[in-house]
This record gives sequence, structure tokens and C-alpha cells, in this order.
Amino acid sequence: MAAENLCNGTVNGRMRTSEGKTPFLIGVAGGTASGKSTVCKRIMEKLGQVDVDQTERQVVCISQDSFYRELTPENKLKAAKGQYNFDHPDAFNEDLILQTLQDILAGKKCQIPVYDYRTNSRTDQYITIYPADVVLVEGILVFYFPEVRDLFHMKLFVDTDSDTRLARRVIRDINERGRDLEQVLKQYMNFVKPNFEEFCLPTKKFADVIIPRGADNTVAIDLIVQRIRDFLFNRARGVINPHTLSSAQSSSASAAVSATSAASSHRPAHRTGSGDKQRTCLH
Ligand SMILES: Nc1ncnc2c1ncn2[C@@H]1O[C@H](COP(=O)(O)OP(=O)(O)O)[C@@H](O)[C@H]1O
Ligand SMILES: Nc1ccn([C@@H]2O[C@H](COP(=O)(O)O)[C@@H](O)[C@H]2O)c(=O)n1
Repeated sequence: MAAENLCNGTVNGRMRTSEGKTPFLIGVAGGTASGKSTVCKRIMEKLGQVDVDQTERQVVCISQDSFYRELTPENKLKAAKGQYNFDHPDAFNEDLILQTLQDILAGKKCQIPVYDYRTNSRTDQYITIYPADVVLVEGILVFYFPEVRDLFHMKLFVDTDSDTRLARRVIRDINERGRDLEQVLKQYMNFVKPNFEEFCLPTKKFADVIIPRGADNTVAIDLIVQRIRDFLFNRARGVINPHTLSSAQSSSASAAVSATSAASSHRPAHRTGSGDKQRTCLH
């Protein structure tokens, strides 16, 4: 099938070239442990991108967690006890997120810091993000900063029940992030839950597509994957660029990708806060 060949890096035998082209930028927000990374992983899997060499990927994913600010020695001690607020917008380096996404949109190769949750700090390593056709950016507050939010061509919000999220977070943080139960629960009650309600949940209104139940929602994921395939298919034929793909122009995947001339500004048409434009809620 042509679209699958595209995701393997060729179209009708021709090699793709993403350098210098504006990628289709997709933001994936949602509360902690809602399944943002898992949804992105499923999308990458369905597009056959997981086993593709980093340098050759057409679809890549980055995490907002790479952009946590470095902590002072005093705050490092607090973080080690679950007493630092990693869920407030100030915990992130907004300027670095913005600059990185602007570079990605300019089709440039970028270096993304590698974050270590066990030490609550960056490692000395960087991941190289090569120019790609589609870039997924996931994180709790990717729609919080207006300048960052306005860069996305499509905005997804993973909407998972909070009890489920807490249960998953406890297990994940103990198994993968070197935390103990008391620390996870204290941090959740003191910072994670109130900041989710104050800063993350209100950004749901900016989403174009809300995905209830996260990665369990295979119907939603299949629709998003189909839209990405359509984008790749059309771009390879020179039919479309991301600026003509603003989801504000259409509420259905196939209709949106067939729009070829409506928008020509650099930024996608964006919501202004009312959240009342066309939004697809996929149950
Ligand atoms: N649909 C699901 N069913 C069961 N476990 C899931 C599901 N989605 C995610 N998880 C698990 O929950 C935890 C958090 O998921 P993750 O995708 O990392 O969330 P986020 O990126 O939103 O923090 C992980 O351990 C993951 O394996
Ligand atoms: N050193 C850190 C950094 C972040 N966190 C928590 O991670 C959550 C965001 O990541 P998700 O994968 O869950 O979206 C956020 O809620 C922070 O509390 C942390 O515990 N330690």
C-alpha cells in the first residue's frame, strides 16, 4: 500500500527528503500517566517507525520532560524527597521548548537533552532529532504556553480517568523512576493533582481531538494514524504542506488532508481560548 511504503521511507521507489521542509507538528497533552507516551508509541508502531533508524524516521516523538529546568542544589534535595513542584509551568524552560520547536519547524536538525527522573536532572547526553515529516511532542503542559501552543498543526488531549492515572503513576514511578510509595503519594497530593487541575486540565479546551482512555482507544488512534498517512501520501506528491492541514479547517481526517489551498500563513489557524471551534471527541 502506498501509505505504508511512505512510512518505510520511499514513495514509488523514490527516497524521501525532509530536510528544510516544515514538518506536521502534533502536540499530545494530558495529565500524568494518562498514556501520552503510549499513544505516541502506538502511532509510531502503526506507521512502522519504531524499528527505523533514527536518521531515517519520517515520524519522530519528543517529550516536554526533556525541557525541565536544572535545579539548584537546594531544590535537588527537595526533589529527592518528593517536595519539589515539577507540575508548575515554571518548572519548564519555555524559551528552550519554543526555540527547539521553531528549529524543528524550520526543518533543522536539533539536539534534545536527555532527562533522568532518578536524579531529577538532565544527563550529559543529547538525542539528535533529524528532520522528519511528522513530529509528535508530548507533555503535561505542551498547550500551556501560548507561543508554543500556536505552533502545533494538530492538538491531541489524552483524557484518562484520574484514579487510573494515579494507579499507573504509582507503579511506574516505583518501578521506573526510583521512587517509594510515600514519596509518590505525597508528591501527587501536594503538587501533581492541584497543578493538573490548575494548569493542565484547562488546556483541554485547545485540543482538536480528545482521546478518552488513551491507548485503549484504538478507533481514535487509527483515525489519527490515517490522517498522518494521508498527509505523508499527499506531501510526497507535492499536494500539501502542514499549513494547509490546520485541523480548524476540517473535523474529519480525510476532509482535512484534501484541503490544498485554504491556509497560507506560517502558523496554523489557532484557537483563542474559547475552545469552541471544531473539535473531534472520539469515543
Ligand atoms: N492503555 C493502557 N493500559 C495499561 N497500561 C497503560 C496504558 N497506557 C499506559 N499505560 C501504562 O501507564 C504508565 C503511564 O503511561 P505513559 O504512556 O507513560 O503515560 P504519560 O506519558 O501520559 O505519562 C506506563 O507504565 C504505561 O505502560
Ligand atoms: N524529576 C521529575 C520530573 C517530572 N516528574 C513528574 O513527571 C510528570 C510528567 O511526566 P509524565 O510522563 O507523567 O507526563 C509530572 O507530573 C511530574 O510530577 C517527576 O516526578 N520528577
